[in-house]
Amino acid sequence: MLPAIRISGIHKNFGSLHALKGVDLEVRQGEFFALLGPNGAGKTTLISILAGITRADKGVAEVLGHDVVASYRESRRVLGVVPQELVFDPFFTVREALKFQSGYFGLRKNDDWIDEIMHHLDLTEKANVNMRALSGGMKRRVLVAQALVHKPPVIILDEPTAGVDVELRKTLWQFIRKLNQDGHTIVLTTHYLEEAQTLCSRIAMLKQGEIVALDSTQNLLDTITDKHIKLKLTPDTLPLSLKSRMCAKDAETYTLEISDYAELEWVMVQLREANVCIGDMELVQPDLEDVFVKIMSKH
Ligand SMILES: Nc1ncnc2c1ncn2[C@@H]1O[C@H](COP(=O)(O)OP(=O)(O)OP(=O)(O)O)[C@@H](O)[C@H]1O
Repeated sequence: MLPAIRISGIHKNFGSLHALKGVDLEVRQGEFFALLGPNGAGKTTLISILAGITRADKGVAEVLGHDVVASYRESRRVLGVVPQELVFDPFFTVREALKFQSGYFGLRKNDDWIDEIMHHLDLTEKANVNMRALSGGMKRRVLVAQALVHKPPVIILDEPTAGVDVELRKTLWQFIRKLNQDGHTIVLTTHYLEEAQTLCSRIAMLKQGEIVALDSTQNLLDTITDKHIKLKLTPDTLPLSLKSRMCAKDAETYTLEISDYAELEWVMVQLREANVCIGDMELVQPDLEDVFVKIMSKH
């Protein structure tokens, strides 16, 4: 089966800045994939290259086998991109904006689909409202709707939940999940790592224009072997012998790092010998944020 996205040896320079340094990446059809990285890592540049907005200096990028330069129209037709920036025409109503976007793809009789998208994104009531009168969150919903008017099999969302309230996040993810279940490939960039952990089955991490990790979400989580325990102590003092294990302290909770659960027994002994009692204890499962911090600090 053709990959949904194939990126091979992509380089991009902005003047003296080498923003993408030979990126190779394949996203399979039907995947829910996350592209993560700190600010300035090159995520948006990579997406712009796929969308044909930016030209790579070197390398190949394809969407469902269509080269984004040589077969621009075909590649654009199978791709829907939700951009990070809120760009919109203030003179259109929501429905007009969606109809205009449909026209761009040569679609005329897709009102049923437009109604369905607006329904799923809770936009129906705003259909005849002018774009300039919408709140930021509402405009973001329209951007998502615009990316979907031509039912693209591959959908890229560049930080779709930045500055968005909890309610919209829920609505949005429900809809995107449904699209994924219906067979659409989803690629997502986000700084909300818990969203990527819950939604995505595979993750690539980009740092300074290079892929520094690429694996299934579970394999990435499994790379964190150290365990964390949170302790509330009475009196509120950590014995000296445990100080080297402390990795965080907030209010009256100490977070300690242990290499395996057998070490818990040793921690108990240290507390008993110092006459310190446990008020509360919690085992903390590693999450994607731990993985992200570890990978980014390594490279
Ligand atoms: N048009 C441009 N001209 C000059 N430099 C640019 C341009 N676009 C991006 N850059 C630079 O390229 C690098 C990668 O930027 P990019 O926007 O792709 O990062 P990002 O991973 O999407 O970041 P963020 O998470 O902040 O959105 C940054 O150093 C950025 O300043």
